[in-house]
Amino acid sequence: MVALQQTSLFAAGPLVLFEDAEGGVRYCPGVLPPVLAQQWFQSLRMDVDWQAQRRPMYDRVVDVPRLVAGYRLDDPNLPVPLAEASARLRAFVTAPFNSVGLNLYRDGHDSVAPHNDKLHSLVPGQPIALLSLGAPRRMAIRAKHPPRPVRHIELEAGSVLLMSHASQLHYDHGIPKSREPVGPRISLAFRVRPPVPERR
Ligand SMILES: O=C(O)CCC(=O)C(=O)O
Ligand SMILES: [Fe+2]
Repeated sequence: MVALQQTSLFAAGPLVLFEDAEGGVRYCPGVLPPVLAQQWFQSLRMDVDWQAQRRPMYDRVVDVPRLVAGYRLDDPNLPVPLAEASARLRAFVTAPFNSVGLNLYRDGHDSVAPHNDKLHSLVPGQPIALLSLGAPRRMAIRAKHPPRPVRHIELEAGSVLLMSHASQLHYDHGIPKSREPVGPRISLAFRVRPPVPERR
């Protein structure tokens, strides 16, 4: 079970959405002060080289409905807010995060379909931490097995959603499109990737 450090901003403790032997899925609001979350949002929105991707789906190629970017945390060109975010996170969650994936949801048309994160690119036993910046968006987390219970959680700026490695086997997560007008949101997905084998 991954240990959380208690901070004064985070006095309420996490909201446990689903349980398992590795910490399950936990929502931790208020990990970042709102002013910092706002500064990082603005800086990342402007400075990151956001990519529009296309992806095969059945017999078509479709636009990925959000912009994305990614860094290894040892990248010498890591944007400053990402270095600061990973330092903050390390003080909060005991895990050797080495990569960060970024998502920019420009408005309510942007989304991520229900999925689990790819297990082959994650180190077993290590969590995924989703740090939210900008406008809140609602995430749906649904069990893969009948009766498929679902929980919805509003991911607020400055919050961290922790998902255990094991939870990726048993639950899907996604951000549905929103019919209500919503502002832009950035999520930072911190992960522990396995080492890339050296080429000889
Ligand atoms: O934006 C989020 O909070 C979720 C992102 C996500 O699930 C992913 O990048 O794999
Ligand atoms: Fe994901």
